[in-house]
Amino acid sequence: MKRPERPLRLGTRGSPLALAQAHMTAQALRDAHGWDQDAITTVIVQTSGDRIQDRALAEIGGKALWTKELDRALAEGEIDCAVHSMKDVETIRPDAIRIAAMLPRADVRDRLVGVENFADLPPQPIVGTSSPRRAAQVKRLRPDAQIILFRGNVATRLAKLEAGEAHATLLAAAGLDRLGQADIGATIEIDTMLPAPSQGAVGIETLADNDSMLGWLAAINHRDTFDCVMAERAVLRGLGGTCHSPIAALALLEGGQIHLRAEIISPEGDETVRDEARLARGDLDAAEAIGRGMLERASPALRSLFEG
Ligand SMILES: NCc1[nH]cc(CCC(=O)O)c1CC(=O)O
Repeated sequence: MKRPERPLRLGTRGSPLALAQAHMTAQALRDAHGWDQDAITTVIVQTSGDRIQDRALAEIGGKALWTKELDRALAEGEIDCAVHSMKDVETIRPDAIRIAAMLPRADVRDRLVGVENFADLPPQPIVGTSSPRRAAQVKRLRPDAQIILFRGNVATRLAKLEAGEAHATLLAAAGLDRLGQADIGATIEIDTMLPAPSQGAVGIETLADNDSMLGWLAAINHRDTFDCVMAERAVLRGLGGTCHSPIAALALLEGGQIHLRAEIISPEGDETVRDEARLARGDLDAAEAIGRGMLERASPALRSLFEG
């Protein structure tokens, strides 16, 4: 494979977690291709998701807030590839953009921060989160909980908790681990809280017609992660889900097959529709059908959260 003629520009958001993930990606590329330090430069692209901190993501335009500016930078040739938390990448991507690689997935679980477990929370506990999935899963476990909006990056949320704004919050183990804060919070098992689709996965996008970049990225793709995350994203497609929608999905490889689990939950946590299946790798139609099937079994009220 030919070497890059100039340093590759790797686009990323500027949050500490995004930067950590961009550095992991750059290191993986240099290791795979024997490139020196100067072969890759990091380009920080400000996103509106990072600028707007006071409203829920769902309210202000959804996941596009994280990707739009990076998409534009790719399209206009300002960067050669973009690094994302796959959890923040919209389900339907523009034709011109390709998810070219994923890094090996980190811990997929959530951590409870503030108390050791849900039973330790006081009556009518205040729990900070801006994720509809986590809010619904908390209400299912603790119907007496009051959910308040917690946005911002990991450090901001921990500071809010420290300031006494809530009794507890939930954060992805992957983010905490990658920020060197593996000691924070109590890990919640997936049977208690099934994680968000794509949680813990880092993906790298490039333009669909950028053959050399596609080739360089193919060398660092972790195929197991790629196939599992693509199956989870297919469930989202089947549901027509957005980040307004309380959806959890997790695919794990078992004996060469994909074991896919998914659930949708009403905001008050009083209705859960779940499904589970074993699929062949790459059978995205079957994964999508899991999403559609859950919708068919949901009450009209729950189903309405997935419309429009
Ligand atoms: N939406 C914010 C976001 N996007 C990715 C992560 C963590 C890393 C990951 O799940 O891959 C987080 C923070 C969190 O959920 O705690």
